[in-house]
Amino acid sequence: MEHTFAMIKPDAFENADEICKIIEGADFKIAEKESLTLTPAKAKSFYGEHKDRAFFSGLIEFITSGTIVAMVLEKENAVVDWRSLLGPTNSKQAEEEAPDSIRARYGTDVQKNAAHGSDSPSAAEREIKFFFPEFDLTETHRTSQGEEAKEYLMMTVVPTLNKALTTMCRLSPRPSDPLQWLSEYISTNGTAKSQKPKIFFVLGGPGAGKGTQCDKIVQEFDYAHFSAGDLLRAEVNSGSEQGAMIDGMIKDGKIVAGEITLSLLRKAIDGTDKKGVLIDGFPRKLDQAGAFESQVSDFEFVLFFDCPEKTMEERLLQRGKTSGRVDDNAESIRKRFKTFVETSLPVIEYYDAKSKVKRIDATQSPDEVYKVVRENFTVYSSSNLTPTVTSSNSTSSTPP
Ligand SMILES: Nc1ncnc2c1ncn2[C@@H]1O[C@H](COP(=O)(O)OP(=O)(O)O)[C@@H](O)[C@H]1O
Ligand SMILES: Nc1ccn([C@@H]2O[C@H](COP(=O)(O)OP(=O)(O)O)[C@@H](O)[C@H]2O)c(=O)n1
Repeated sequence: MEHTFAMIKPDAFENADEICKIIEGADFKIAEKESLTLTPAKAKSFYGEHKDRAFFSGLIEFITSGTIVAMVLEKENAVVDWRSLLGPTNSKQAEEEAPDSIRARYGTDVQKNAAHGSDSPSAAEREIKFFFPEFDLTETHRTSQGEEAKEYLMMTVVPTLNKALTTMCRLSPRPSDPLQWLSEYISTNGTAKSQKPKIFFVLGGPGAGKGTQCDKIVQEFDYAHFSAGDLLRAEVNSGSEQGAMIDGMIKDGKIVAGEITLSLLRKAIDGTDKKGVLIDGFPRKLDQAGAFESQVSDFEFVLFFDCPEKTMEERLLQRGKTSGRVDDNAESIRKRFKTFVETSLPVIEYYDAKSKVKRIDATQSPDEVYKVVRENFTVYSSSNLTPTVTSSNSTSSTPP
């Protein structure tokens, strides 16, 4: 329940009973009421904030010219509702705009305007204390604390909760344990933006040199590097139930279901305290792109290594001599290229259309390629990883 201060001025004193009936008829409780005549000193103190205004002396003369009624009104939203019942300050304007208002009915002009009401909760508190120093404002404080708490929640957790609930409801299928999903979402997205690592996607065909360049970035910038392929291979080696299925998909160059890769990546990202994270070889399918952004994090840009198949094939066959990978052989390589063109290139096109792609010519030597790559990261200040330069350079971000 809120309280406000009301005053029936000398020009409307003869209508005071009628005005009080209107007040009570509008669901206000009159918690305190006192008729009195203000001394000039008390009037000057009450209207102190207007002391330098031209109308001040006229106002003091008017307000001390007869009896006034000072009241404390009680109601939900008392301050605003009482102002609304009063109508515009100038009774002439009130007659035009709010003919039923108290000022329209009982006032004459801007000075003789029948009644006064506090214009804010803090003014109400000050004015009530002025006329009724003993009045207990605990209830009003409780209300304003409630308002403050509401505002605090609106400014802090409500936006994140809204986003989380909207995201959750859009998922198909929806999580079987919504509260657990929500808690994971909040632990990933709910902290201050500055504490979350910046995410960089690193994409390119098989053998384009993603891993090689990521190693160099990690060395210079101290980022974390998570390769989707490595995480999947680790899952195979762990002997988990889904490991055998993943092994078969890798041999065939097929893309493993996004939920599996996404949950491995999420776990890896959650476990890092680095300020920058390179996600290598993900998203490799359009639905993975959307899922990552809605469920894990937004990202800075896609570093795309552009390399002809012939070059990639030579590199992979060379790598296959020592890598021990089940897919670095001619037959698997052919399948991987096909998957890349049909399934992964559309991801690049999708991000290109959003101007998120930094395209790198990956045919040069590793060191030459890195000279261009590193320029995309030096613009992030080392302290907070906020880009300090926003324009892209022509060698690294030209659209196809
Ligand atoms: N710019 C390059 N020039 C020549 N060989 C490269 C270059 N970048 C990487 N390689 C070699 O090619 C193979 C594939 O590189 P890698 O970084 O593993 O590719 P990806 O992670 O894209 O599959 C590796 O044997 C690597 O040493
Ligand atoms: N997002 C991803 C990344 C890799 N993979 C699988 O892991 C294999 C190896 O990926 P990788 O990134 O280690 O290797 P490259 O093919 O890039 O050389 C792919 O051919 C896919 O079978 C996947 O299914 N989904």
